[in-house]
Amino acid sequence: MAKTLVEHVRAGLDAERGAALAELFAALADAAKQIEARIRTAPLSDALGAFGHTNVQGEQQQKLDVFANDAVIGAMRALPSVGAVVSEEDDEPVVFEGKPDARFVVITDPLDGSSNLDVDVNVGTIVSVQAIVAGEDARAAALKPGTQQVAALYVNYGPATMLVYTVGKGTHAFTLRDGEFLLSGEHLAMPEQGPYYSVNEANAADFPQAVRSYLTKLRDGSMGAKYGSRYVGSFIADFHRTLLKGGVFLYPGTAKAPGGKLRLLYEANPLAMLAEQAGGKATTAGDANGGEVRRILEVVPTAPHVRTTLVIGSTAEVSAFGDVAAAAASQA
Ligand SMILES: O=P(O)(O)OC[C@H]1O[C@](O)(COP(=O)(O)O)[C@@H](O)[C@@H]1O
Ligand SMILES: [Mg+2]
Ligand SMILES: [Mg+2]
Repeated sequence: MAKTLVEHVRAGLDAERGAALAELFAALADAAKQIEARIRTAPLSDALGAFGHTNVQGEQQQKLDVFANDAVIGAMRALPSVGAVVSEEDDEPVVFEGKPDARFVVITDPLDGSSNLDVDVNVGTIVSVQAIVAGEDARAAALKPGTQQVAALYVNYGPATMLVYTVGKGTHAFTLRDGEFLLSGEHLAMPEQGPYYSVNEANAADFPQAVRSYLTKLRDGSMGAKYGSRYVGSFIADFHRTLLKGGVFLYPGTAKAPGGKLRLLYEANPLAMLAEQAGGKATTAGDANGGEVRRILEVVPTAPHVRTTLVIGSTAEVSAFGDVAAAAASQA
C-alpha cells in the first residue's frame, strides 16, 4: 500500500517536527485539492478569465489566481502553527493575529502559469516555508535566504495531479488518487545531464551576451549532445519536466525585466531547494555584462516580491552556464 503524504513526512522527521510539518502539508494538500477540482471543470463554469484587478506585480489577476489564493490563505488561517502568508497575489504579508504558537510563515505562488489557464495547459501551486524565529515579525521571517527554508513544495495540475516536496531530506513525489496524495517517486534524482533546454527564445535579442553564447553552445553540440527545446510557459510544468528528464530552464534578464521576471521568494527559492535536494543546481543568470552568477539559495531577499534571473536544472548544464558567464565577465 503506497504511503500517504502525511505518513511519509512524519516518517522522515523527529516526532515533534514531523507532526507540525505533516499538519501543514495536509492543510496545503486540502487547498490543492480544492484548486484541482476547480481547474478540472473550469471550462464548464465561469471560473476562467480575468478577475478585474491588477496585483502588486502589475499583472491582471485571473479568477483562478484569486480562488487559489483564498484556498491557500483559508487553509493556513485555520492552523495554529502558521503566523502569516506571503503571497504573489497580496501586496503585503497576510498576518494572522492571536497565534502565540505560530512557528511558520508560508510563502506562496498560489497559481503559477496563469497565462495558460484559459487554454487548459498545466499550471501549478508553489510553496516555500520559513520558520518564525522568536521575536521576528512575519515579514522578517519571510525575508531570509533560501538556505534557511524549512520546506518547499509544488503541485503540478497536469494530466495527473502531482505534489513534490522536500524538508531537506531528498525530493519526493506524490500522485493524487481518490482524494489522497500517494507516494509515487521517492528520493528523486535529477539526471546529471538532460536532453532539453527551456527558455522563452522570443526574448533572445535582449539576453546578455553570456546567455546568448550559452544557448549557442546548447544548440551546436559542443556540450557533447544536441539539445531539444521545450517551453510550456508555466514555470512549474517546465521545472517538473527538467526534474524528471534533466536539462536546463532559464529565465534571464530581458529589456522588459533586466533583473528577471520570476520571483525569488515563491518561485526561485522553493524550486532551487527541490532541485538541489534532487542533485540539481540553481543559480542566477548574472547581469547584462555576464556579471556574478550566484547560488539562488544564498541570495538575500530585499523585499517580498523581489525578482531574480534564474538558471535551474542538471549540474552539467547549470555549471556550464557558470563557466560561460565567467569567461564572458573576464573578457568584458
Ligand atoms: O511568458 P513568459 O515571459 O515567458 O513568462 C512565463 C513565466 O511567467 C510565469 O507565468 C509567471 O508566473 P505566474 O503565472 O505565477 O505569474 C511562469 O509560470 C512562467 O515561467
Ligand atoms: Mg508563478
Ligand atoms: Mg502565480
